[in-house]
Amino acid sequence: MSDRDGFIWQDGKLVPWREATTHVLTHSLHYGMGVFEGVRAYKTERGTAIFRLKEHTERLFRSAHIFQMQMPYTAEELNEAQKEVIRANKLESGYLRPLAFYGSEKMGVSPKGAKVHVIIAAWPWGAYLGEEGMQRGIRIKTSSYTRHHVNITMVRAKASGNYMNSILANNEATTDGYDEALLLDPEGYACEGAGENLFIVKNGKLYTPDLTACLEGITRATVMQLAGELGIEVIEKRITRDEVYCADEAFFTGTAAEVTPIRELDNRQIGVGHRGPITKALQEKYFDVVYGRSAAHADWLATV
Ligand SMILES: Cc1[nH+]cc(COP(=O)(O)O)c(CN[C@@H](CCC(=O)O)C(=O)O)c1O
Repeated sequence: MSDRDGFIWQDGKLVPWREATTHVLTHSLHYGMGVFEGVRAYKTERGTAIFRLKEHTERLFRSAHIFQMQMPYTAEELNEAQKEVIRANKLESGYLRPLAFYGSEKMGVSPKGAKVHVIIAAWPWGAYLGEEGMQRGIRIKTSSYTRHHVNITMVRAKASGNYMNSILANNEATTDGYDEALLLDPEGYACEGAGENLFIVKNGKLYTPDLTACLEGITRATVMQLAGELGIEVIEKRITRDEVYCADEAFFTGTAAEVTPIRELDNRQIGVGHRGPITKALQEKYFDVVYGRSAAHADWLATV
């Protein structure tokens, strides 16, 4: 990812991609306290637009607040910077990665005295879990690793260090031939994927785990609202892994994953074994919204 043309916004300035570096004694590199976002820009009929930029930046600031990281820029400055990065890299669509991290000004567990740095990169990123998966559905496996307990780390924050748990889970699942992992919460209920929120469909109703231990997904919130607009009842509840086995449909949501159908969990076929009708309807409505084909949510699109 480091050897490519383009520009990265680093601490207030656009720098050539290859020159956007940091010292090996960067505090966050050693101790894992950084906060980040994943945001997508789409090519809409009215030009390139960033989807729910405001909500993503608000979450970035919430994550920093939770970890007492003093952000050196305002939300508005970072919103504008994200648009600038898309323009500078001439991207019609792409994936944005804002990251705030502690620099190399200080070593030792305490980051007190280290400076908070901010970078924003963007690159083209297609179907996160594969094009085939978007139609046919993916195969997932319940992880042997448990999702964070809410007082072991801060699950409301999208924090770099939290992703060691996701890496372990995703690595285990993909090594065993699956497309992604499903993590259970500390009490054994289905929680979320390594990088996605979970939904299941049963008897025409949509269910998703409550937010106790999972990331407060922006795509999750979007899909819940779109489902309501389609007249589909949405229920947040504790979901057991065998409720997923017996679901009529299941899918993951995420900025990168978008709406990805799940056809199998732990070698149990889910429903008819491919993308179900409600998943298809929600996927189509989601793409209508992000590509600007739906006037209903034009306010969710920040033109670049
Ligand atoms: C653990 C987790 N749960 C849920 C979500 C969905 O959140 P949202 O994007 O707000 O709907 C994500 C985003 N995962 C990001 C990281 C992907 C990556 O590999 O990096 C993403 O989708 O951008 C998670 O990382």
